[in-house]
Amino acid sequence: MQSMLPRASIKRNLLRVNRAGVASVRLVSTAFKIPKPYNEPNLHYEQSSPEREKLLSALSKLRNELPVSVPTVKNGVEAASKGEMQTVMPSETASVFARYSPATKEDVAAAIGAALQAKKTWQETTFHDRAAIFLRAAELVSTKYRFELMAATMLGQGKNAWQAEIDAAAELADFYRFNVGFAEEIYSRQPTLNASGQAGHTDWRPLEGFVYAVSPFNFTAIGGNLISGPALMGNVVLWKPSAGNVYASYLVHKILLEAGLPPGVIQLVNGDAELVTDVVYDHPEFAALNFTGSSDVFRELYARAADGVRTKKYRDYPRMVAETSGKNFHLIHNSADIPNSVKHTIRATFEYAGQKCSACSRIYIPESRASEFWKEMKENLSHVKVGAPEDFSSFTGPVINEAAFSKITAAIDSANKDDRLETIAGGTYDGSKGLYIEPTIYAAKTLDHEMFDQELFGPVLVANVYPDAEYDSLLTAIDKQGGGFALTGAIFATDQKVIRKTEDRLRYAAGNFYTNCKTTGAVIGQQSFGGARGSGTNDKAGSSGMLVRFTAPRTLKEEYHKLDEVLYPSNY
Ligand SMILES: NC(=O)c1ccc[n+]([C@@H]2O[C@H](COP(=O)([O-])OP(=O)(O)OC[C@H]3O[C@@H](n4cnc5c(N)ncnc54)[C@H](O)[C@@H]3O)[C@@H](O)[C@H]2O)c1
Ligand SMILES: N[C@@H](CCC=O)C(=O)O
Repeated sequence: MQSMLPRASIKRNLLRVNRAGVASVRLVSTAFKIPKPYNEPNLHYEQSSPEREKLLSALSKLRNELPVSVPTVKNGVEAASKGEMQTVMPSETASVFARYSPATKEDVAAAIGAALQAKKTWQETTFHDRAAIFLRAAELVSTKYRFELMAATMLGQGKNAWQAEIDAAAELADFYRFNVGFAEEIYSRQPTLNASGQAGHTDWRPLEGFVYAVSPFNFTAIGGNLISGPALMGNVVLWKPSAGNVYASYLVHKILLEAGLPPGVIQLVNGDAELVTDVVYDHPEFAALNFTGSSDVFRELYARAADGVRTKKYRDYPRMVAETSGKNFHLIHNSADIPNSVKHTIRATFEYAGQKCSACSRIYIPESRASEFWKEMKENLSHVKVGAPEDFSSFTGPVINEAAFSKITAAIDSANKDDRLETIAGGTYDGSKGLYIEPTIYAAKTLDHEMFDQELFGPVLVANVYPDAEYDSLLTAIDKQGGGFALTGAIFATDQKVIRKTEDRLRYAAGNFYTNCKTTGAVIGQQSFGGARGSGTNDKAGSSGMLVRFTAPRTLKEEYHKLDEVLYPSNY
């Protein structure tokens, strides 16, 4: 097992305790190396495995506690929730999952004030000490809290065991470990040239003001990253998680506090997104938005920030950092291995009921291989079970809430009546107990069907069967359609020239492009994640690119020589 703390080669240090109670270390020797980041090894939850037993017991414990009462946390101090708001289990809508209290405008203003107060000492805390907190949090996630976090994600967000493992256990721990490595690399970016008699360096300052983090329902780890990246770089953060994962987000925050994060640094507020945003956007010290969610919400938040910039409301130009929607594609070439491409397509489209921003939702299949593709698809889909996450044999779970269910099922109802579409699979749903939608595939007769442009965020795939000879013009169509999004895409082919051509022609069609591999499942440290065009600012979650957006670098130069005169030789 790796050490929890960075291997510091600190010869001597002076320890002082600041007002927030944080031990900050004034390093006399600043030489230290952080541990090499590594991906959290996945557990697989096979029948009778010890991890399955532990997860089952965490699930049963959480079930017995339902509905959970999520405390309100103010400056690190928990207060019992009055339970004015509630969420239900997506797999069992009659069961209330969590109750919580919404923040008032005064609460939000107080949280921002407390964060700015904490900033004074947090930004002076050495990188070594900040890093240690997140590395410690990674250990808490992967050990003490692993099954509790997973159970919260399974019952609250409707993920099955594997989906919860790769999100709430592995990806969250990975973000904490790898971000520390990315930050160390940023701090090491220093001028490589100094003229004789001069020295310079770059001071990677945190932003002035506070960061506003707004996270989506679908990944427990994403919220954890949106807050911890900026905080690691010395910023303070106001966090508004999604109503869809209030409890898992509370646990993430609790873990960071237990790992030693000073209470003021990340302030968690729940409740009405617009109310919270109004207070944030009125504050002169609003320094950055770190958003993951749908493109339409981001467009609104971007435009509102621009208004504030125009009226000189803010001290700085607030940074806009966002990862948003997608209409991601699988492109099957006639040289593809069909069984492989089908298996990847099922995973990419129907895992977690298609509720990953990276989920495949449009596919292009060559005419010459179409019947083979559909035969293979139907055979493989016959093993895919739709059901509750607690049933380990379920592959596809419920969608998150009634609003999502209504949106997706309305699209299905309309598609079922649309004579431009042929139903290949599914097209049915059942909301009587949980919010279940059968894996659904439509084949569109023409490429101009609007389904190629809509992000439904559910288990629905639209296909086009193209004449093999029209591959080149298809590439142009794929690049153009997809609702203006450009998040993920994949080519399935064995012809290397085709792979090369496709990668080149679709250079801007996806921020994450995969060959013979599904569009989902980027691993931190291996595939940084994010798209451009309508899919976000493409700063790449899981990279130094994201962290650097939360710095305001200062360039310093010192001269050791004195000036002998004012005039230059050319003045004579
Ligand atoms: N690109 C990525 O990395 C990525 C990752 C996950 C999810 N997503 C996208 O997120 C969406 C699904 O997540 P979601 O349903 O939680 O998204 P959403 O946009 O509905 O909500 C995201 C967050 O924004 C808040 N919000 C909603 N309306 C707001 C408003 N008017 N003002 C301020 N905040 C507001 C929500 O409360 C939530 O915290 C999909 O579009 C998906 O593609 C993208
Ligand atoms: N990073 C994840 C998607 C996150 C969005 O929901 C993936 O690559 O599948």
